[in-house]
Order: sequence, then C-alpha cells, then structure tokens
Amino acid sequence: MAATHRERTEEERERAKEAVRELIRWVGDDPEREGLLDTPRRVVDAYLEYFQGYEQCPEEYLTRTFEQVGGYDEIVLLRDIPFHSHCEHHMAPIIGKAHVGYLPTDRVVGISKLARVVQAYAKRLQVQERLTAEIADCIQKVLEPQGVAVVVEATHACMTCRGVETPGVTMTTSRMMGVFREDDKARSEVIKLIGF
Ligand SMILES: Nc1nc2c(ncn2[C@@H]2O[C@H](COP(=O)(O)OP(=O)(O)OP(=O)(O)O)[C@@H](O)[C@H]2O)c(=O)[nH]1
Ligand SMILES: [Zn+2]
Repeated sequence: MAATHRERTEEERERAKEAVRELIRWVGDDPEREGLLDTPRRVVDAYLEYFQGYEQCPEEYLTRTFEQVGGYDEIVLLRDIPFHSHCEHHMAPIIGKAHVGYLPTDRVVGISKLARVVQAYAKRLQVQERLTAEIADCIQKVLEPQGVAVVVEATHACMTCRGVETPGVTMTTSRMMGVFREDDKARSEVIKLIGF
C-alpha cells in the first residue's frame, strides 16, 4: 500500500473549522471572542499533525534493508521510542514509549525506520492494544525476521484528566511473535534487554 496524501478542499476545511466553533460553543465559550477567532484554524491544522499517520504507509519504511551486517544474528532492540497518540474513544492523548526488538533472519533495517513505524501507527485514532499489534505485525510481515517483540507503556489522558481521574496510571501492552512467542529463553532475553 503506497502512502497517500489526501488534498482537502477549502469546503472541507471550512466545515472542520465550523465543527471546532461548535465545540467551543458546546463547552460554553464564544467563538467570536477575539482570543478564539483564530483557534478553529489552529485546531484543524493541529489535527492534521496529530493524525498524519493516515497519510503514511509504515510498510514502506521497512522496504530498504541491509544484508551486510557482519553475520550479526542477535537481537536488535530500540528502547524508549517516545510517541503520542489519541485514544479512539475520547480522542484524548495517549503518551508513552515503545520498545521494539527483532531477531533478524538475514537482513536488518535502518533503526530510525522502526521509530517511523511506531509514529505512523501512533498518529492515528488508536487503542493501545491495536497500536502494539500493528507495529509488531508490520515488522513481521515486511522483514520476516525470526521474531518480533513490541512492548508499549503509556498513560491515557482519558483516564488521568477525566473520567476516573487516576494520574500516574500506566498501561503496558506487549506483542511477541516468532521465537519470542515460542521460545521461553528468547522471550526472557528480550524482556531483560527491554529492562522489565
Ligand atoms: N483497552 C483499552 N481501553 C482504553 C484505551 N483507551 C481508552 N480506553 C478505555 O475505553 C473505555 C471506554 O469506555 P466507555 O464506558 O465506553 O466510556 P466512558 O463512559 O467515557 O468511560 P470512563 O472513561 O470510565 O468514564 C474506558 O474504560 C477507557 O479507559 C485503550 O487504549 N485500550
Ligand atoms: Zn479514551
């Protein structure tokens, strides 16, 4: 699937801005107040940034690989990849870190590309479980390594700033594939490297 850039028409942009004005009224403020006049424009542009993952194709990031890695055949792990996403239930921020590891078969990928895959899936409406699974599935499908391990730790603003209001709660999710799922020793090793 190729990355797609969807042009928005002026009419679509105006409708999105009107929706922001409506939300401002909804919370009890006045969209015609001077300080809020430019807010709809800023919000619709900010949304395009928060959700730019819809225009990105994570699989494409992994197509360029390197085979000459001196026979390296151990785990490659990228720890503490910061990301921010939005929960699909409340459109509230999810802020966290992802740890992505894989055991190469015969080729490796540039490490920045693993972080790009995380960002491309994060910048969509998500639940943390699906975000975790999508990152792992994408790496497994394109790189076909011996195994993939993805652990995501995040806080959900919909829990910390509203609703049950429990700041400090972190959610951890993981997806283990291939050897990391089947082999206890390989799984222990990657979990140890991640620092759990
Ligand atoms: N499993 C999972 N749940 C999430 C995630 N993000 C938000 N949620 C939860 O989704 C649920 C939505 O529940 P609902 O009962 O439909 O919504 P709500 O009435 O706003 O729920 P409260 O947050 O409890 O006030 C809440 O329990 C959220 O905490 C996520 O990434 N994964
Ligand atoms: Zn939520």
